[in-house]
Amino acid sequence: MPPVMEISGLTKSFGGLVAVNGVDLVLPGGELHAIIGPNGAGKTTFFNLISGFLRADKGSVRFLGHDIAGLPTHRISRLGMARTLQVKSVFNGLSVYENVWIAAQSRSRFLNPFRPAHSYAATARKVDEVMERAGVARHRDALAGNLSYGDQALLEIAIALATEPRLLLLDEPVAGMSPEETDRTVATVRELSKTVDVVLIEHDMEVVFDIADTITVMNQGAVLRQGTPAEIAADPRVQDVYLGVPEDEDAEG
Ligand SMILES: Nc1ncnc2c1ncn2[C@@H]1O[C@H](COP(=O)(O)OP(=O)(O)OP(=O)(O)O)[C@@H](O)[C@H]1O
Repeated sequence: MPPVMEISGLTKSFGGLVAVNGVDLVLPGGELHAIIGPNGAGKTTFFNLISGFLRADKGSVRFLGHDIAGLPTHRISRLGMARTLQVKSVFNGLSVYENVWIAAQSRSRFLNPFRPAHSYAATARKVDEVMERAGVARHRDALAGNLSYGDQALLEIAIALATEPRLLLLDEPVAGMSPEETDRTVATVRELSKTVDVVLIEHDMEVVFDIADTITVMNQGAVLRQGTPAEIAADPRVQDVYLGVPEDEDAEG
């Protein structure tokens, strides 16, 4: 089995600014990987490059053994990569069930334009299963626009799961959530990561160190350090750029 993701030398500039600078990342599969780093470190640009929203200037991206650099988003999605965005994009006027149905159906219709009737039953089962896994089944008939912010975020995850991804990219999944919503989302993502590979960008360090198996720290477009949460927490360079130098050391300078 090829690694889920093999990224080498990924680079993207905007004018004179190198937003992503020679990033390497190998995800063997079976782990939850977090990407952290200060504002402007290049995390979102990195996600945009691997999911096809932006085209890289240099570097290679292999996903499940396929070379996907330069492919459009829909081709990458069909290969099994799904992504949620920071800005919620559910259909507010449709129910939770309908939102997930559309995503599930678009996948199966693409694969089989002459659908036999029983495939609708299969889609319905898939929608129920995905709502359950993402923790939104109890809101099945609610309008998406009436959900709390946290439940809308979980609905986004359900929509992503409905495309049957092998890899799920989550962009700040707990941003703007209450502590209770954060706890629920963390529990859901942890459970999901047992069956789908997950890469997330997250600013909430408590969440990252709680759920990540491995972490990439980015700074000024480049990889500063990759490792386990324990290795990252113990690295003085990471403490310097990201976690902050303790105040008493600061005072000495
Ligand atoms: N479309 C763009 N055009 C020009 N500059 C951009 C563009 N997108 C990002 N940048 C710049 O690239 C750098 C990296 O931005 P990016 O959004 O990837 O960082 P980030 O780590 O996701 O930050 P944050 O944590 O604040 O979301 C920043 O300096 C940003 O201003």
